[in-house]
Amino acid sequence: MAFFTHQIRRGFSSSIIKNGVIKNVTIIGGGQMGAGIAQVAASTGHTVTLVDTSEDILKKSRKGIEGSLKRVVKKKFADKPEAGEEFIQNVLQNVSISTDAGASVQAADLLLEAIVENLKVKQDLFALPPVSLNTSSLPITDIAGSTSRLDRFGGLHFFNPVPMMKLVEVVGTSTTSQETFDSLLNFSKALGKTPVSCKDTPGFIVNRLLVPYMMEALRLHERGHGSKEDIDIAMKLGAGYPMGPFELCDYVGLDTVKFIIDGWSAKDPHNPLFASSELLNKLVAEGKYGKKTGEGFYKYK
Ligand SMILES: CCCCCCCCCCCCC[C@H](O)CC(=O)SCCNC(=O)CCNC(=O)[C@H](O)C(C)(C)COP(=O)(O)OP(=O)(O)OC[C@H]1O[C@@H](n2cnc3c(N)ncnc32)[C@H](O)[C@@H]1OP(=O)(O)O
Ligand SMILES: NC(=O)c1ccc[n+]([C@@H]2O[C@H](COP(=O)([O-])OP(=O)(O)OC[C@H]3O[C@@H](n4cnc5c(N)ncnc54)[C@H](O)[C@@H]3O)[C@@H](O)[C@H]2O)c1
Repeated sequence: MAFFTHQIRRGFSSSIIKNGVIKNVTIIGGGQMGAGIAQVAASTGHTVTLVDTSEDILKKSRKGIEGSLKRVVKKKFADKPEAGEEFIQNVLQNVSISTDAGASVQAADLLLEAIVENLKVKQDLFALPPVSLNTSSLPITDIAGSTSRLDRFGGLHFFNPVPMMKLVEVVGTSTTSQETFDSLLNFSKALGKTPVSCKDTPGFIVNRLLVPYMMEALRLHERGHGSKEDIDIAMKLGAGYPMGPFELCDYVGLDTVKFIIDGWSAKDPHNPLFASSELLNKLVAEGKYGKKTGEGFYKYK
């Protein structure tokens, strides 16, 4: 259990607040989560700078945002396609892209991190000035160790797909000031999300409950007690989940899932729940990361 107090903090966005009222947001990491958060922030009138390691990745992020916005306006502006197109252009104008994290931080009220689920990489990033974190499983306090602004540091855990999922877990550490925590709560509400308050404990609320369930599904399948298809159907039709565990893993990204499990296993090596999975390791080694690469547990397209 000691592991858990350290562990489920992974998998969210770490954030640093520079100013109490958040208008300008810099998001580091333009992958699934960073692009989704950028879209929602820009759609709700925030100015966003999206930072990643290459122009190519950032162009892909913008294209992803545009595609997702098209799905949003199809419903929202069903009778007014021109207004829908105008909305898309206005939102895109609120998003600029950059490969220079240091420079992009200067004008930000909130620096929000949504990069790869790797403690060392996240810690290196937080050696920069003020940041918020989007880790799925890392203790935000561990990441915060590399910043000198501990009172302005907290966690925002968004859910995938960000434009559709209403929840944000707002995470305070023992050093997060009340002002910072309130700013993160208010920012989440300004995005149109419903925030819940969490302590910096492993998995916060959702992943503390979700990960053991997902791991049990994997073990059940590895024991030969159910095909992945049947397990997914069972959990959708029997438990009312929108996706089964294998579909959800493909959706999250098997690389991210492996980072989460390996990180937790390193902290609690004797916990059978986090023992490595040959099936998962094989898929990741083959570059089959799920929906984003066209194949994971299932094939896409
Ligand atoms: C088994 C192996 C185990 C291994 C171990 C596991 C380790 C643990 C892993 C933990 C991972 C944690 C990750 C993270 O920290 C926490 C998370 O984020 S967990 C993920 C939470 N998300 C979910 O649970 C998603 C569940 N799925 C859904 O809600 C829906 O399926 C969906 C994604 C919304 C899609 O809905 P569908 O009905 O299936 O499909 P449609 O395509 O018809 O979409 C419906 C509706 O939504 C609109 N839409 C969908 N996506 C977007 C988008 N990106 N942007 C904009 N709009 C979108 C779509 O247009 C439709 O609109 P409509 O037509 O209705 O107007
Ligand atoms: N995928 C999910 O369902 C999900 C849900 C909630 C939280 N999270 C968490 O959000 C974070 C991001 O996950 P994702 O799914 O968006 O991953 P992703 O792989 O889609 O995107 C990560 C992005 O970070 C970029 N990156 C890596 N190192 C960087 C650096 N030093 N500077 C700038 N950019 C860098 C990569 O180029 C990539 O574009 C992870 O911590 C993950 O655990 C993921």
